[in-house]
Amino acid sequence: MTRPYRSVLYIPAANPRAMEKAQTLAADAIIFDLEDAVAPSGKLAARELLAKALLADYGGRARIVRINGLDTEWGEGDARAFAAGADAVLVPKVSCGADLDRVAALVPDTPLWAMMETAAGMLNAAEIAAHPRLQGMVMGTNDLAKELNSRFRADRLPMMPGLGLCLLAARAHGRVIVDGVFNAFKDEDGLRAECEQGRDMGFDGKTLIHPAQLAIANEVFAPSASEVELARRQIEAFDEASGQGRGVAVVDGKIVENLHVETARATLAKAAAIAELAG
Ligand SMILES: CC(C)(COP(=O)(O)OP(=O)(O)OC[C@H]1O[C@@H](n2cnc3c(N)ncnc32)[C@H](O)[C@@H]1OP(=O)(O)O)[C@@H](O)C(=O)NCCC(=O)NCCSC(=O)C[C@H](O)C(=O)O
Ligand SMILES: [Mg+2]
Repeated sequence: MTRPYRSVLYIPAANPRAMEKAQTLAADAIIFDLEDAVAPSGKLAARELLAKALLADYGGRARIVRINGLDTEWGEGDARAFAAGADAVLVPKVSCGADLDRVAALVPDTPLWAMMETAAGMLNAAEIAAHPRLQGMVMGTNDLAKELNSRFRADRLPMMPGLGLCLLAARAHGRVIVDGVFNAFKDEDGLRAECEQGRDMGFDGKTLIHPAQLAIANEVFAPSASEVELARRQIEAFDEASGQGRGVAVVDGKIVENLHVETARATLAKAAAIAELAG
């Protein structure tokens, strides 16, 4: 069963209090960040703190370590330090498949995730998604906006080409893909609207920067009670129609074909995976 990634919380690896707190937070996954959230003067200390923090029990939460880029003085040491001990290593600013090759050579056994946040990365999204070691993609909408010189808009129109290309690439290659962060962490309405947009587009979840954002992401990216109920009725109606030799059923005035049943089954599987994670 696929693990849910509704809420993916960044935690600066220089913040031991936040890393401890995360053991009980309702996050589906945690990104322990050694990159942008840690000042250059604190990079080595953060690496040591993180190595200790990862010995703790994070329950069913996926533990993803974002290393520094290999073009920095810390990247290779980070990759070697977390080649084991985490559920995935997240590589920042991936622009092509070769960027992943270099990390893969240092991290032979742990799945890789890619930050999708450069203009070149958008253009090479399919090549990146096809990388044999890749498990997931994370939109880095702050860096992307910086590279594009675009403005932050509530409708995220300037982001759409990049978001769409990465989604297409992830889906074509069966990878997990989570949306970028919503910076105004006290604006609940804004966060909900952006989560809804990301969910409608097809993202698996959203990256978050503050625990106060968890509940909204968990709610929006989970199948709702009415979606689960509809999925059950669609499967039931289609099974009944199939039993009578028909390939199409009708539920609530809408046709249900084989492909809709596949979506319905995926909805039920996702709801079950979420229930299992909640224990
Ligand atoms: C944004 C923050 C700096 C706010 O911090 P602060 O003012 O301390 O928040 P609070 O006082 O409201 O905190 C309340 C308690 O919650 C804990 N806390 C806060 N944030 C986190 C967290 N992310 N994970 C776990 N716990 C957290 C505090 O410790 C308080 O606990 P307690 O002591 O019990 O009261 C801060 O939230 C923060 O640093 N967030 C993460 C920022 C980050 O990681 N940024 C980098 C990733 S974003 C990015 O780079 C995206 C991408 O690359 C792109 O390009 O778009
Ligand atoms: Mg970034």
